[in-house]
Amino acid sequence: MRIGKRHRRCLVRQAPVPILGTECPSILFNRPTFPLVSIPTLVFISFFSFQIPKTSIPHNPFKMARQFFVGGNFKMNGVKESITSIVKNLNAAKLDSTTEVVISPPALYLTLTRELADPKIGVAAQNVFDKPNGAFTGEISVEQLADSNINWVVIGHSERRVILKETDEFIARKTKAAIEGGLSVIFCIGETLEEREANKTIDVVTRQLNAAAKELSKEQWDKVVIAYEPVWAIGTGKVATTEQAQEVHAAIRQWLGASVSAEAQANVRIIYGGSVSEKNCRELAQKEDVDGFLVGGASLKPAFVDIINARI
Ligand SMILES: O=C(CO)COP(=O)(O)O
Repeated sequence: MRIGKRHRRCLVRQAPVPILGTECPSILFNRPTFPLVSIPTLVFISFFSFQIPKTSIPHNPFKMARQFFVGGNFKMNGVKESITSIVKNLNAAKLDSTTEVVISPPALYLTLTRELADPKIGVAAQNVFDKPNGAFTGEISVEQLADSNINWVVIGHSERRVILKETDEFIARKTKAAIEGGLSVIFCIGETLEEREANKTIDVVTRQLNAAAKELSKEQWDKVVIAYEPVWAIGTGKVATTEQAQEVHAAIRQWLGASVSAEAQANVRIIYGGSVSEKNCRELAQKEDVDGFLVGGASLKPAFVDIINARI
């Protein structure tokens, strides 16, 4: 794909990713690129902004309205003893009360986790089936999760897309079934390394999102948190740069506006996953369209608390 002048201005060094559509993210929010205020007002604003620590300056009012979200995906790790200890540590820790926290243990330990965890902490299954019941050996239904007080589910994780060959359509059907059954969904999308190197990042995430948009009504996006997890950054220690993450998140937000609704564009949370740690979370959390994280390996460690508290 040819990258126009406007793209080039908005692209950063290490992220040769085309932005969806023709405009840079700042233009997508209809924000002027320079303030339309008088000189004395500007002087006043700049004087006071020097007095306020940078971290407390809100990037934009929409971000303020979206509750920060941190998910812990335990994947196929842990047994009764270690999961009990992780949950008890979380219960005892001082967690940022403005952050929504959801942990996702393996299926066998969902009810144990729900019973042990502080009610403020949500619990998510790592998968669900798209059919309501019947002869589907090994699967778990939406109704069974809801009946066990499990209110969240992770759908479309790249490990299921890549290793278990789940298709965009199957993932979209599961998402619809989950939402119709009263669950909220952490909907995972992201490109492989080859796709990124072929400059296809936005094409891939758009294709994955379009499949879900075919199944969901505009209102049902209220129940979705989108997790952008570049496959090459998962479990590799290779975290996306803050610019790479922001760039794709901004494109996803633009897609929400164009393909779902203005409300979805303003309100749907877009979280980042892929080698998030206590070291890189603060910088990522500052980005305008990064509304939280989906954490794998570090969610099994005490460092998870620091990631939950990335903004304090
Ligand atoms: O896949 C992930 C969360 O769903 C990310 O895993 P890591 O944080 O271990 O890279």
